[in-house]
Amino acid sequence: MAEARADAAAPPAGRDLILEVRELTMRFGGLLAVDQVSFAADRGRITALIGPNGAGKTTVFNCITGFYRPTAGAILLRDAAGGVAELQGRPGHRIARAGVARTFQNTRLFPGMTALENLLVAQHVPLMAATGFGIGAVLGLSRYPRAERAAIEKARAWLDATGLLDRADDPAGALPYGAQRRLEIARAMCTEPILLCLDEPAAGLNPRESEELSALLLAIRDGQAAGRGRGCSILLIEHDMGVVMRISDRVVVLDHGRKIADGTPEQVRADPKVIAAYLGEGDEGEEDAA
Ligand SMILES: Nc1ncnc2c1ncn2[C@@H]1O[C@H](COP(=O)(O)OP(=O)(O)OP(=O)(O)O)[C@@H](O)[C@H]1O
Repeated sequence: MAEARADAAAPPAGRDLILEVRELTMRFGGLLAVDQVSFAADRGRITALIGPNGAGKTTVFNCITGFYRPTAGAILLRDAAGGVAELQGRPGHRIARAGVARTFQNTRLFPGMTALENLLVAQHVPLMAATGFGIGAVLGLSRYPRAERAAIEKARAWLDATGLLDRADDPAGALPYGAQRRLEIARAMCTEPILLCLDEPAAGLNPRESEELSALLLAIRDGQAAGRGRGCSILLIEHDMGVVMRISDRVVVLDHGRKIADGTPEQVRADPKVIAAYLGEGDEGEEDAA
């Protein structure tokens, strides 16, 4: 990873950070959606970003993943070897290449393609590279067949990990909602990210599906899913407090565009500012957390 800057080099002592968001600000005309928000995500951990509706969570996500160019602030991605990439203002495809994958509040699968094909499309970069971007194929040097076999193997491993192997040949659009959400996670994981960003992965799931999702995310964190062997840091926006409190290592709370709390699930749950922010929200998920 390149583009380290001297003032970006020093992480806070005692934490192995994968992501640092520093004084992030995002304005939409006269609306200050995110106001000097700073937080960090630890490597190999699950960090949840929570807050009432309109708090600015998705806007922070969109800045991290390159959908928005922030008005001000820095977003630093640190690889395990100590390299630092500044993400702010970079286009989404370069952020993806740096190792950040994301899912969306509303699934964005290719509905007419099969589940397996959706996972192969996610691997188009290594597959194209294996053809020598076409030139190798013309010269008969293509490593494509081997790369294609590896891509199919990886896709099938993630279909298995997400309980979708028996639906591999079904069109993604024909899958039940919960299965589509899992397929989105599988698709993101097929890009081999170092940071997986999930926007409300439990939205619309029933309690059993939420339990399964929690188990899947813990397995991804710990490198136990799909035989990956190495863990993956996760940044999660989630309204389902049952899921958040069950699986998060750290919770960051936003309200009206500002950070109001940051700590362990237990610390955040007991924080009067957080309780006040959620009062009157009527979020049934809060009851799960009690
Ligand atoms: N593209 C945009 N243009 C103008 N305003 C926007 C845009 N995106 C978000 N906003 C505004 O920014 C504020 C924060 O929105 P955001 O979607 O980030 O909140 P959120 O915490 O993700 O909310 P929710 O939990 O409801 O998804 C809201 O007032 C929203 O209306």
